[in-house]
Amino acid sequence: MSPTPDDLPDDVLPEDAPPDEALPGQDAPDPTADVLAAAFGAPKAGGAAGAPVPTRCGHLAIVGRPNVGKSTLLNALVGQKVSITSRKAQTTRHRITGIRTVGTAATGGAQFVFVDTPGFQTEHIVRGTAALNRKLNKQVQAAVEDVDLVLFLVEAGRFDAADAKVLALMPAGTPVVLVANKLDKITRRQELLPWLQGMQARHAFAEFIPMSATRESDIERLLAILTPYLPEQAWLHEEDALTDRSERFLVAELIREKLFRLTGDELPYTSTVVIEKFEEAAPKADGTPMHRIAASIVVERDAHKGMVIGDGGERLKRIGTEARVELERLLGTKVFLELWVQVRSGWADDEARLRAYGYE
Ligand SMILES: Nc1nc2c(ncn2[C@@H]2O[C@H](COP(=O)(O)OP(=O)(O)OP(=O)(O)O)[C@@H](O)[C@H]2O)c(=O)[nH]1
Repeated sequence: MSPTPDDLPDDVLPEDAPPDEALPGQDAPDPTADVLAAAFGAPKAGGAAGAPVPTRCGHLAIVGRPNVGKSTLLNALVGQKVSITSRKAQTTRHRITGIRTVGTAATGGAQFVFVDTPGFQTEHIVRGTAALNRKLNKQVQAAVEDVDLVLFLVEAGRFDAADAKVLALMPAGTPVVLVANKLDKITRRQELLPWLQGMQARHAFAEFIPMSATRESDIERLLAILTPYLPEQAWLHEEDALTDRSERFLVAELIREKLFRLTGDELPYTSTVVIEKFEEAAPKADGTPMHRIAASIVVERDAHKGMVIGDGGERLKRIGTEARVELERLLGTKVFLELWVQVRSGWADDEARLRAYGYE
């Protein structure tokens, strides 16, 4: 489908933006209504009344260079945090599956199984992290070869060498949807149209979707557009499932998110979190359920340990407090959290240690 001005949601653009030149397809009726009707059970013309409506279910990979907003998009699509985010590039290090189910099996709903991937690493190769980078890039490649549809994320109005390297990985035969994210950063519609048309020359994209992962209405629009690409088949997961990752894994990721957010750029990205203990404890006296969690923050050098601990232990305390609040929300229990900091030089270039720390 060619990009047209209609691909740009009106309500995020300045009202005084002059109308763009008419383009083919501009006068076509808004396809969203048809897409929704087709996906959510409107009887097909000529179909027998009361005939069962098939359910749809499929796998979708979310790929793009570091920091384009893949995890933000996944969390918004799922409606819960299943992938951590931060301003630091390469926050995501594992394949994360997030599940969103729309409608019900009885009325022919759709189940989206999203695979978030680490940002494909083409630059900032830090010495001593070669094995980690190899693993991250292999995960991206494996993800795109194994799905029904790929969401290729870029920042609206931008396309650089790092984006091009990810685009080059797209397998032939799998539809690829261009998601131009962070549309809220674009102030004028005219700037985007030539860019969208330029993107058309780069790949035979199945759809062009300028949007902001941070806007709820854009998320619903995206789901409606994607639905017809899901194969007609039974759902693979329970209707209320959100992820296939374990609670233990999500706990480690949430602590890592706080670590990255509260240390900023000063802490190299070669730091990780290892869960040492994760157990349900006896409920508190008032019957409130409780988890006991102990985790180690693993860093490369003594100097990094100092950064994590902070003056008088202040920073580690904050990481612990912020993590505990989110963990209590995730687990629905009280949480007793112990955090330690360990120095393990060279872990990010040590295959055995990477496996021990959960990097597949
Ligand atoms: N303005 C704006 N910012 C966004 C949007 N989506 C994501 N962001 C921000 O972009 C930054 C990176 O987002 P992430 O979701 O961590 O990006 P990622 O692509 O998963 O990053 P990696 O883990 O490095 O691969 C965060 O600060 C987000 O808040 C958007 O639609 N608009």
